Amino acid sequence: MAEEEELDEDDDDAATQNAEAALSRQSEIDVKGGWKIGDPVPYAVLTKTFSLIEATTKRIEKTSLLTTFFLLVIQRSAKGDTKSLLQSVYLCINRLSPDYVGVELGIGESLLIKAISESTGRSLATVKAELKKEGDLGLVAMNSKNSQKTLFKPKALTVPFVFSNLREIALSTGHSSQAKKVSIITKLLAACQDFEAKYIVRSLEGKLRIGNAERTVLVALAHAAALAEKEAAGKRWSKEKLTSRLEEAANTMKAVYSELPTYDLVIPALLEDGVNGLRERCRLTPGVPLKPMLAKPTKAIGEVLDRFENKRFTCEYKYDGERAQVHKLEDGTVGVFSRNSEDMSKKYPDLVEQLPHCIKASTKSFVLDAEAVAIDKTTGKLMPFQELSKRKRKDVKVEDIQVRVCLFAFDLLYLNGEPLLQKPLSERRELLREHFQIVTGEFDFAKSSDSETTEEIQTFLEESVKDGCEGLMVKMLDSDASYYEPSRRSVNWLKLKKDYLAGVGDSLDLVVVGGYYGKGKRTNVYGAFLLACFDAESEEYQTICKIGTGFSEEMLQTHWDTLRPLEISKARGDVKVGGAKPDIWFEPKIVWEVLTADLSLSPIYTAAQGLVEERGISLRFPRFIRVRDDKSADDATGPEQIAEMYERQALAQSSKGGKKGKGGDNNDEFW
Ligand SMILES: Nc1ncnc2c1ncn2[C@@H]1O[C@H](COP(=O)(O)OP(=O)(O)OP(=O)(O)O)[C@@H](O)[C@H]1O
Ligand SMILES: [Mg+2]
Ligand SMILES: [Mg+2]
Repeated sequence: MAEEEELDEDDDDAATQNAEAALSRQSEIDVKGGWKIGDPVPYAVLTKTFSLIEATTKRIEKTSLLTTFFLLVIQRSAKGDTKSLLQSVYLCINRLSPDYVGVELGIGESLLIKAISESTGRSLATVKAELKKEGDLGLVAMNSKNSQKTLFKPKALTVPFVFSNLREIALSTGHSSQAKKVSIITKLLAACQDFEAKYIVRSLEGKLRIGNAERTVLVALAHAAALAEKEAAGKRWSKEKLTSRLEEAANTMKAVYSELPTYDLVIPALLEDGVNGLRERCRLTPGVPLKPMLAKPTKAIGEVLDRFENKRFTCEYKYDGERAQVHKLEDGTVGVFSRNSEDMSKKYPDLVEQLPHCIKASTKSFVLDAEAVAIDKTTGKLMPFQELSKRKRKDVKVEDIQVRVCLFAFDLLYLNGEPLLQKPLSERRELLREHFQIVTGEFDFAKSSDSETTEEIQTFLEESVKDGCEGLMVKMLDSDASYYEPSRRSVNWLKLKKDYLAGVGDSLDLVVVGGYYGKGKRTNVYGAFLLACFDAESEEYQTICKIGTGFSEEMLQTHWDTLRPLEISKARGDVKVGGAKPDIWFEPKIVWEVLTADLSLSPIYTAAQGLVEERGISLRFPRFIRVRDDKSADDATGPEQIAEMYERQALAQSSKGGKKGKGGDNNDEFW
C-alpha cells in the first residue's frame, strides 16, 4: 500500500496510450457480445488470440497479445476464481499440469486422423491425402470442419471444458483407452468453430506451434497482473512509472518461477497477493523441482584460468551419470527428479531406500543437487552412464537391481526450511558437508580440489578421467557470482571434458527427424538419419546434418525398432526442413548425443540460420555416441549454442599460430 503516485501531467497522454496498447486489442479477441464476469472463458477467445500470435513473428506483439488475453481473463473472473487464469495459462503453453506431475499429451497421428474422419464424415483416405498436402493436421481438421455443412450451431466450447477433456484424454490408459480417446476427441471436434479445431488438434499432438515460448507467457502474465491491479485501483501512472512497473513485474515473475516452477502455486499467489507479494509467498519449496543450473563448455584449462582470473574457484569431478535433484520434505516424503523435473522415484527405488543413511539427525528438509552414477556392486568402481540407462524408467524392483547407484552430491539448495540459492557456493558446500554423511557405495560428496595452477588442474583432470569421470566442472566459489542460478547455462560453471582435449568440442544432443533407407546389407533398417536442433524461441526443429556413421548392425536394428512406430508421411509443420530430403520422416521425439569434428556453414540445413549468417550451420563428420533418454526433444541443443560453437571454432582457427588459448565470448579484441 501507500504507493506514491508520481503522475507527471505532461506525460499523461503517453502513459494512457501505453496502458491502452495492451487494452486496445481486447475487442479484437473478445467474442461477439463479450463474455460476462464470472462466465467461463470462451475457448474461441483463446484460439482467436492464438491465431493472431501465430500470424506475427514479432516477439513484442506476441507478448502484448497474450497480455491482452490474460488481462481479459483476470478482469472477467469472479472474485476468488484463480482457476480460469490457471487453465488459460496451461492451454497457452500446452500443458495440463506442472512438469513434475507429468500429465502429457502427444496423441499419435493415426488416432487423430481417425477422430477427424469420424467427426467430419470425411474418409480416412481423404484426410490422409490432405495431410500429405498441408503437413499440418490442425489445419486439415479446421478445413474439414469448415467445409462441413452443419444444421445448427453447436454449444460454444469453454476453456474449462476443453481443459478437463484434454486431461481426461491424457490420463486414460489401459485396454479400452484408444476407443475412449477417439470418442472424446470426436466429441470435442464436433463442437469446434472457426480456429478451434486447428488448435485442439495441435494441442493433442503436443505442440501448439505458435511460437509461445515460456518466457513470453511469464512476461505477459506479469504485465497483465500489474495492469489489472492498476486498472482496479483506478491509478494513473506516468509513462516512466508504467514502464518500470511492468519491467519490475516481469523480473519478479521470472525470478519467482525459476525458484518455484509451478503455476498451480504461482497463479493463485499472483491473484491473491499481487505481483508485490509474489517473492514473499513463492519460494523454493521441497517437493517442487526447480530447473537445474547448467554449465558452459570450455576448450582448455587456459580458458578456465582466463575466466576465473583472481577469483576463487573449485574443480569438481564431472561424474558421468544422470542428474538427480533429491528433495526431502518436513513430513519425511522423498522425491528424486531428473533434469527435466520428471519424477524418478520409480526408476531409483534403491536410491530412495538408501537415502535415510546419509542424512544426519539435524537435517529435516532439504533439496540436494547431485549426480546418480552406476557403480559396480562388488568393486565399487564407477561405471558409464549406459549402465544406468539400461534401467526401465518405471516399476523397478529393488531385488532385480544389478547395478548399484551411488549419489554424488555437489550442491545444497535448501536446508531445514531455508532456501540457499542466494548464498555463495563455499557456504552451500560447507552446509552440505555438515548435514550429510558419506556412506560407502551409496552416498558421497563430489570429489573436489580448490587448486589454482594449470599443472594442478591438469593433474586433477587426468585423475578424474582415470576414475571413470568425464572431466571436471569448474565453479566460482565466492560472491554473488557463485549463487545458484536455476535453469541458467551459466559462465560461473564451466565444464572441462576429456573430449575437448582432443580438440573436438562439446557434444550436441539432437533430435532424429528423418530416416534414409539402408543399402546393401542394411536394406531392412534405416542406414542414415536426419538430425535437428530445437529452437525453444520459435518452437521449431532446425535440420543440422545427416548421420550414417558410428552405428553397429545391432544398433541400427534397435534404432529401427524405436523409430519405426514414429514414422510419419510428411515432415511435421514445426520442422524447418531446408534442402534435406530423407526417405521418411519421424515424429520428433528421440534424442541422440552426437560428436562432430567440425561445424560449417551450409546451404542445405537450417540450424541457427540468421544467427551467424543467412546460411545455416551443419555438422561435418558427425558421430553417434548414445541415446539420451533423459532428454526430451525440447531439451535438445539450441541454435544459440550451435552458433556459439561455430564462432568459437572460427575464433580458434583464426588465432592459430597467433595468441593461443583465447576463446569464449570475449572476442571483441579480435575485430
Ligand atoms: N560436479 C558436478 N557438478 C555439476 N554437474 C555435474 C557434476 N558432475 C556431473 N555433473 C553432470 O554434468 C552435467 C552437465 O554437463 P553435460 O555436458 O553432461 O551436460 P548434458 O547433460 O549433456 O547437458 P548439456 O549438454 O545440455 O549441458 C550436469 O547436468 C550433471 O548431470
Ligand atoms: Mg552427463
Ligand atoms: Mg552435453
